[in-house]
Amino acid sequence: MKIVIAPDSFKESLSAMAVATCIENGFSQIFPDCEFIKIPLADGGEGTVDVLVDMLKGKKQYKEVKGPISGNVNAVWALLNDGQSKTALIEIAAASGLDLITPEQRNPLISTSFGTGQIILQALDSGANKIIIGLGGSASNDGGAGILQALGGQLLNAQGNQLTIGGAALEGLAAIDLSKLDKRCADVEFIVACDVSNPLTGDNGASRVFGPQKGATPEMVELLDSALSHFADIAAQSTHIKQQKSAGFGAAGGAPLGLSLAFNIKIQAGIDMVLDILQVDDVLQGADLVITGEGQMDNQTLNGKTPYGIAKRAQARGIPVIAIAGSLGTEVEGLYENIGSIFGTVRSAQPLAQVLSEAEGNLTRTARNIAATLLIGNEIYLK
Ligand SMILES: Nc1ncnc2c1ncn2[C@@H]1O[C@H](COP(=O)(O)OP(=O)(O)O)[C@@H](O)[C@H]1O
Ligand SMILES: O=C(O)[C@H](O)COP(=O)(O)O
Repeated sequence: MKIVIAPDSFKESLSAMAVATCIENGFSQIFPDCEFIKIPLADGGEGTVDVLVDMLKGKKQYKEVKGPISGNVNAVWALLNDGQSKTALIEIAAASGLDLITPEQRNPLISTSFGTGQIILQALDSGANKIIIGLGGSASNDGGAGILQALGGQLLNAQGNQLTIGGAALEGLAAIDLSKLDKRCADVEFIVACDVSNPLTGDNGASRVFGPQKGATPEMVELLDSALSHFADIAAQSTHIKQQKSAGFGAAGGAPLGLSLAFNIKIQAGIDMVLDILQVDDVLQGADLVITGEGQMDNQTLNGKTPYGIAKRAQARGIPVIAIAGSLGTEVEGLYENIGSIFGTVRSAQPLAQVLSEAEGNLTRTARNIAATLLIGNEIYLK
């Protein structure tokens, strides 16, 4: 039996490789002779550089940049060795990620993507002529305003002064001046790999869907949604393109909007890009079962997250899929069409910190029990 184990990381508890290893350990207690193939995945969110860097023969780089709220962070990115083009692989979560701040610090009114812009500048300084940026897992909801400002773009208020950082300040935007934008931006091939397909604004937009997990209260959500909408209106005056409804523009707090003002961007589904680079379709050949998962599976998973992306590839080949999530959120039932059975791992009602600290044990036990159930099912069926 060939089992492909292809999960995302469990944010705040386990890397994608650690998740895959726990699942293998649990399954092999019941099926010791199975062939297990582990492929740690990411969808543009945190961990994207890690899962791709070896396959793309890249070299990790580090830069001290502005963090999402205050102070500096040492952010990782990678320079790839890919023949004629010099490609930089960046993820917004490394410099502007939610993981970089404590729950008490979360405040999307002031959190910024500025540090990610500083990484892009370093990539340009390193001679990159192609940039791939993974979007997802961000603390910011600033429409990529911080990135644009770091690259030299000016977001001006009615008095002609540069706006302060953060999503809330965008309400005061009166004009965008790109005359001081770094000239190298014009010549770069720029791929944006989004972890979700949500639009910029509205009911399914960045602020309403992802604002609360970044610390936004219902009032803050409405303010942020209207600020992004205003940013998009002013941006449309320079570009003549309305981006509010474009798929993927709601990723990473609307970062594609700021990026689209600096670069000629091409938007892709992050998970499809990762699956293609890792040649997952080849790995799936002859597989009997795919096991995937992420920290929490819920109605956001259907918006393009890892388990949904890999499940669609497996489904196309008639391979059954099981998912194991740290915990299960709302409307997980919507995934049954793509994923045959979905399991949470939590042992009992406990505080989140306790649950996260027991992640390995909970996941290994759950994987073992799923495997045992498959075996029991087989025995019953053959009777
Ligand atoms: N081991 C775990 N057990 C239970 N819940 C977890 C575990 N690991 C992560 N989570 C929960 O899942 C949430 C979302 O994680 P995940 O799905 O990995 O991130 P994303 O936002 O990128 O989809 C985390 O913030 C955490 O609350
Ligand atoms: O960063 C964001 O806002 C996303 O694109 C969705 O975030 P998540 O992957 O952290 O849920």
